[in-house]
Amino acid sequence: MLEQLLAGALEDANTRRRERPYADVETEALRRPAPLDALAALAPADHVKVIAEVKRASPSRGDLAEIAEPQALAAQYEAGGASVVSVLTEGRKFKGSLADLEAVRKAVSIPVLRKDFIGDEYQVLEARASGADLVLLIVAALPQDRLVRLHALIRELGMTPLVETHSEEEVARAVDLGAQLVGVNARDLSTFELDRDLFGRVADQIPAGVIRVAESAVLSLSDVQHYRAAGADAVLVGEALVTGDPIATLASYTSV
Ligand SMILES: O=P(O)(O)OC[C@@H](O)[C@@H](O)c1c[nH]c2ccccc12
Repeated sequence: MLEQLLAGALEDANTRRRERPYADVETEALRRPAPLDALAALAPADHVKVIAEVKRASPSRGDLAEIAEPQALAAQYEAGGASVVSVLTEGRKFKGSLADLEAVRKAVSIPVLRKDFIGDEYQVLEARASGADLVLLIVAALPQDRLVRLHALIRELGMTPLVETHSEEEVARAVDLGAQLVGVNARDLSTFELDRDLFGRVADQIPAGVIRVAESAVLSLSDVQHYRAAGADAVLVGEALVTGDPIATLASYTSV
């Protein structure tokens, strides 16, 4: 499944590239005002930080919410106390787009993450050209040499890579990369199985000074408390926010 998602995302990027060549997107990316400092926004604090996700659907959960105006939802996230907004830009299974990212970027003053299946440089430039401050890199989807290259490019453009892992081996690869922001996804992107205890098993492997993010299946206050107790500096939340009351949910989560 992960391979298919990546292949689909790369195919869609190639289609866009025919309309908007690499050099044009690069020029646009370099013309943007500097990215916001995501590491500062997510720095460890006396409460857990929340990365709030704009998410319409997923292959494991199906349709979640219509979200006709992602910018309005993102503005609620910011008002509710989110530290970062994550925007799913994958179109096939998650029903997102780069237009969503651009609309959100205009509506909030906190950092914005491009959440997608990133496999080449063009997608990274697109992220910056659309105003992203952070870009997701999924360790399981990429060989280490490509991960190293994309991680470096994201940083050269002033953005922050969020390096997503789902095992001890993948955490080791993220640490090797010098990642400063490491996510542990409870969901296996190949089988969609959930393991909420994975974060607690690998958290100690992430060096001090690196920001630790627990991702997926945060559906209640007790899930947030569970991850906080295991050492999470931040949690990444989609479903609970798009299907519930985002302001009230954020108020409760950010009090942990
Ligand atoms: O809706 P949830 O269970 O709160 O999950 C959010 C987020 O962690 C999930 O959307 C996600 C984590 N890693 C990903 C990689 C690609 C697409 C989506 C994801």
